[in-house]
Amino acid sequence: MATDLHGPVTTMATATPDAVRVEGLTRSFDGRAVIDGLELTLRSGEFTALLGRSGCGKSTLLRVLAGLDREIEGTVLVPKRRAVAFQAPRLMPWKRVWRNVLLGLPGKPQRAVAESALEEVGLGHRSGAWPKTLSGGEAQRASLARALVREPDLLLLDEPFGALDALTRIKAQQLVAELWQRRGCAVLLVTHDVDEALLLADRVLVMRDGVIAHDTPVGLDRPRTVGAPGFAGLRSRLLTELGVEQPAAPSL
Ligand SMILES: Nc1ncnc2c1ncn2[C@@H]1O[C@H](COP(=O)(O)OP(=O)(O)OP(=O)(O)O)[C@@H](O)[C@H]1O
Repeated sequence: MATDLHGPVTTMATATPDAVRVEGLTRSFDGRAVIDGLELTLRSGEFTALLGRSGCGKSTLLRVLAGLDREIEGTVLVPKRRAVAFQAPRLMPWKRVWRNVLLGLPGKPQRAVAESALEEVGLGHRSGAWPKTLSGGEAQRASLARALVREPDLLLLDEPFGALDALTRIKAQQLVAELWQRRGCAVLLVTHDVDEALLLADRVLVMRDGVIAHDTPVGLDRPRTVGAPGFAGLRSRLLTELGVEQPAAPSL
């Protein structure tokens, strides 16, 4: 296994069956390994959800995959085209929405590029608005548009719906499902919500003790509902893997 102390996150050609390959990844803070020899493969075009108790290292892993944290040991192979959206939309208040969408893109991209991505998330009419005039759900959609203009092969989502009210959250989940199906990129979604993971993902990972402790395929038909056959069983299994005690089923 190649070890690359403080090494770069390596990007790879995208025409491979795997969107991400991680081997022996370790990330320590103050001498404590938060990620500890983690192994992970994400296949191209696959939607994966990542669950785990608060503080187990989910965001740290996402930041490594995004290339935002390079103080690592181990090997990380990711596609060059990748984008990340966080729980807080992180829009620059002094730039109009369309300029926020283009922020950091190389060259001199035209406003039309931003507007096409904004149309895709249903926000074309707010292109010229200031961020402070957007609702929470609109700001999150602008953040998604900013990720989409990068035409990512890997979309990293860190609790993107965490701050939204229940109805807006459902709409945002549906939007992400549609975008994923249309774009065909690999998605890694960090969430605390077991139902959200099961509604969206092909595969649900549970992180514990610095590694991927469980890897559960979700073979349910789409579109999914929480009442679908098999949903409750998977939920119960994931909750058990997360260490959540559940009441025993009433005896008949
Ligand atoms: N820059 C940093 N400096 C020191 N410790 C850090 C740093 N970033 C993360 N940590 C620590 O690493 C651990 C994992 O943090 P991380 O944010 O990855 O967890 P998480 O699973 O995403 O948590 P949550 O679900 O609450 O968002 C925590 O104990 C956190 O305090």
